[in-house]
Amino acid sequence: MDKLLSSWSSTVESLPENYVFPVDSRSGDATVPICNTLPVIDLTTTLSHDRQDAVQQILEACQDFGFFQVINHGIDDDLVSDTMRVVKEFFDMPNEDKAGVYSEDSSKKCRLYTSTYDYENEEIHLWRDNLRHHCHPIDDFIHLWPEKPARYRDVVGKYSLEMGKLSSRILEIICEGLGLGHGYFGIGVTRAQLFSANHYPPCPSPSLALGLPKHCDANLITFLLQDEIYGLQVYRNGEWVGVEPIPNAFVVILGHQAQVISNGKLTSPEHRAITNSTDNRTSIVYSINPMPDSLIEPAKVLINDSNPPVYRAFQFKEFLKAYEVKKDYNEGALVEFKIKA
Ligand SMILES: O=C(O)CCC(=O)C(=O)O
Ligand SMILES: [Fe+2]
Repeated sequence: MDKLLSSWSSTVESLPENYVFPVDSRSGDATVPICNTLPVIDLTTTLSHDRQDAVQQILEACQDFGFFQVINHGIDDDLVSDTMRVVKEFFDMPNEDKAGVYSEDSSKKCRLYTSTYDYENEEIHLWRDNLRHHCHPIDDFIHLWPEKPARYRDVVGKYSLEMGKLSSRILEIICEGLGLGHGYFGIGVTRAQLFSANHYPPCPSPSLALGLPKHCDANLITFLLQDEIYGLQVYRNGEWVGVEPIPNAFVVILGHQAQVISNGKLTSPEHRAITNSTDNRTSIVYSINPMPDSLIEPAKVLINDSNPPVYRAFQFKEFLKAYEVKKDYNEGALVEFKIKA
């Protein structure tokens, strides 16, 4: 547990050397402005006669950006803020209360750890602690979740159920936009659902360190809840742009699998989390993943003579292997699955 940032980060005045990123990948001194022209989609329109409008807006955001924020998504604001609160309470607890879920074994279905799954072998550590656990179906996993704070299982359980439903709703809209059949993103690509909470404590040298370096998500789709502290950046047209924290909104980020299934029609954006020197920042990711044996391939209805398949079929576990050895976690992981023209 000594490795956890929360055990020692407030006691150091300078950044340890093994947290310093190379010049070209660190966040640097230049301030990245928060961009308020990134897509924000009001989901109330999907329930009304404007549904086609919303389908179009979401499709365009998925094609042009690979991400968007959703507001008025139907999940109760109190549940959303309560979930953020209970997660912050978890990270604020003394070490002895967190010890039950701390583990250095990356195969554990619920664990608290620091940096990445490969702390021992990585050259540079990330400035984050992470609590992650499976959450679907809840009854298979809830007994593994933190027992403290006492409300944790109840609140995160309710949140996970709601996020499962919201993810189906949004995936259905994306299906509709792409012209895939109803329910195309079925159980095979959505069964493994993960709750992952990132805790980024204040950092003595934010310009040298990173909470998470540039990466694309390996999954199908991510629903990210940020607190009010800015830290998420997206790489767009060759530069970093800051994503505005909007209270109770979710940042929806397409993962590599959405890019493959859509045969490259949708994009999976590179993004990262920076740190700051004054505030704790917490983000909560609800991640939708295929099962390890699921077959991933471009949807047949999107393939024709003028749109040949861009990627070959593969099992998700095969992709994860390639993703894990690619240390920069970006577009590179997909290269070996591309069909050469
Ligand atoms: O903390 C954030 O804003 C980004 C988190 C993220 O990208 C991830 O967990 O994959
Ligand atoms: Fe991510």
